[in-house]
Amino acid sequence: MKKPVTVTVTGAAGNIGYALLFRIASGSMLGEDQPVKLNLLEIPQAVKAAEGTAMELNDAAFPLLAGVDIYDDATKAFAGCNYGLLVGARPRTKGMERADLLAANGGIFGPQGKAINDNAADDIKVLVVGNPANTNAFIAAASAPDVPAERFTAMMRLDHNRALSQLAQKTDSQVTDIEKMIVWGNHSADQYPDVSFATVNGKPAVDLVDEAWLDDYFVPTVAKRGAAIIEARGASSAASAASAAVDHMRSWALGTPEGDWTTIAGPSHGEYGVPEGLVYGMPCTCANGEYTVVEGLELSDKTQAQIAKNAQAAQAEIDEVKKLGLL
Ligand SMILES: NC(=O)C1=CN([C@@H]2O[C@H](COP(=O)(O)OP(=O)(O)OC[C@H]3O[C@@H](n4cnc5c(N)ncnc54)[C@H](O)[C@@H]3O)[C@@H](O)[C@H]2O)C=CC1
Ligand SMILES: O=C([O-])CC(=O)C(=O)O
Repeated sequence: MKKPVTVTVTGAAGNIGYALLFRIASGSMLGEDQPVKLNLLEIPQAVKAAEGTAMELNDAAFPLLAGVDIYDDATKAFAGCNYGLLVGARPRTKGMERADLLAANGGIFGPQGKAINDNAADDIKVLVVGNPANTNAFIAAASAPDVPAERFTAMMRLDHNRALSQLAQKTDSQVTDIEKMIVWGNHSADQYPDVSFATVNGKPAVDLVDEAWLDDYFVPTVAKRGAAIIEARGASSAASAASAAVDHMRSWALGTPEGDWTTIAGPSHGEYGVPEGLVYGMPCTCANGEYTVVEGLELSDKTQAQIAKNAQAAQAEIDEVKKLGLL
């Protein structure tokens, strides 16, 4: 058996937390030979609810669960942390755009970034789920100067999974038949799900679906799915978001399959014209605990224009954060 690793989950008493913690403890995220110690971080008012979740985690008698601790202090919750899942933040409600959450949530991620900087393990990997996720990851990274910025990622995997599901339904195939999906950008309504390089059972996806379906149905359905879930459920996506968080960390820690890639938002190094530093979804392969952007793809003029537009919007969120004094 391997030595336990420490996984810190913020917002542990929330909806995503409730769906996420049991998957991590079961071994879905880091593999069935990797014991985990869970650190749950909550605000003081929600510590009691987190205690209830911890009781249930213990009651599930997971063979891989090496312990559960609850904190209301980020400094302690991130001590020795190897994997940080930053979920704790307010979700949007009907009619709000994700950028509307900036003022409410931006202030959470600076102090947590600092707590990670000062207390986490040297190999810390961070996934920001709390919205607006890309900007919050940028804030956390900026507050952790001693941690390589690449270790701060934001979740585009839910968008990636939504895109796989839509294409699989349209082509009457399974999500496992699809390779090389991409969702460029910011986790916002102007993200760009892109099937230009995707294959379905080895055939180019662009030969199987027409452009009108892509432009008029696929792209807006994936990009606006969060709002559609809020409309239908009366609450924002929780179980699918938790599942995507598990997938994101699993790919990063354990690798992507040969010939396939996934979407991870990490700080840009200027790839595909995206301004350096922006936390931006790009196609990535993962191996040996590292993720690498797939470079050198020949992008169409349309894709390049979508990336430029979306990057501008992501940059505007950063500028807003600066105006709010959060950076
Ligand atoms: N990136 C993505 O793809 C997705 C992101 N989200 C976002 O995830 C976040 C969480 O969503 P839910 O779990 O549904 O919300 P929720 O309201 O059910 O739970 C949030 C929890 O975070 C806690 N919290 C608030 N501030 C905190 C802090 N400073 N430290 C620790 N915990 C704190 C709250 O007490 C609450 O228990 C929201 O911002 C939501 O918009 C949701 C779905 C997908
Ligand atoms: O839309 C929201 O507010 C929640 C979310 O990020 C998503 O479901 O993609």
